[in-house]
Amino acid sequence: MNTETIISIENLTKQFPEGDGFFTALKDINLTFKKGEFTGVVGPSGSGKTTLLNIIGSLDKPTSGKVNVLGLDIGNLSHKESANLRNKHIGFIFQVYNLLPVYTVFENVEFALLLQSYTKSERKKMVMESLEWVGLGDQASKRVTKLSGGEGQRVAIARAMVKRPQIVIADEPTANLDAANAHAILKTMKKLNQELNTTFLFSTHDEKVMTYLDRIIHLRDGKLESEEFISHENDKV
Ligand SMILES: Nc1ncnc2c1ncn2[C@@H]1O[C@H](COP(=O)(O)OP(=O)(O)OP(=O)(O)O)[C@@H](O)[C@H]1O
Repeated sequence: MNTETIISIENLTKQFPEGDGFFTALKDINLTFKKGEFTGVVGPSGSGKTTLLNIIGSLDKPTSGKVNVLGLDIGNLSHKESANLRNKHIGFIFQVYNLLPVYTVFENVEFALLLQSYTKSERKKMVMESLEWVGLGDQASKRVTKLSGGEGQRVAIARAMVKRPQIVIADEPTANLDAANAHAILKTMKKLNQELNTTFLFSTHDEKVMTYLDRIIHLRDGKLESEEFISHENDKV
């Protein structure tokens, strides 16, 4: 088993300006993540889950402390270096799928590759492979407005996976899905995690998500409350 550490967080504190002072959203967090983890950050609303994932995803910066992602010091990256890290190595899945409504399934996934120097035929191969991964290989030419909610989130997963990122950050990915679609999406993500060794980090309130996780990190009031590692050895496949 590969146990390479790809994210390390030391004494991370994040404050946002509030009134004349500031609000502490994360306080003195220490964590490491290894390649291939399937981990959830869990906690009440406002506990700092999204703030933590945004900093790991290089969408925001620490106020103090060190966050290292794939060998890069997030706090010291330029705007361009952050964008480069996200474009090449990090896929994002959100509660709202953020698909472009006038485009097809294929075009929505291809969009994630346009900033990089792939040829048209390379893009086609990558997009189709990604759509196959999520079970939408036969829907490539469909307009995304014609999709169900579950299918829409599958397109969002394909879009996050198409550049074969090392890390996928999924912020409440099942929040808008019914139980059957949530389970289907989670199984798809778990399969990608196992087959491609992609590291998945979730934020969630959803009990259904928790049953799939290998590790759960509990945040409360911006502090790391506890964490648990879950063995699925006896689970039915
Ligand atoms: N840009 C910002 N400016 C000011 N305060 C912010 C900002 N972003 C987050 N916060 C505050 O930081 C705290 C943590 O927010 P965060 O979104 O990380 O929590 P969360 O655990 O993801 O919550 P939820 O489950 O509701 O999404 C909240 O009190 C929030 O209001």
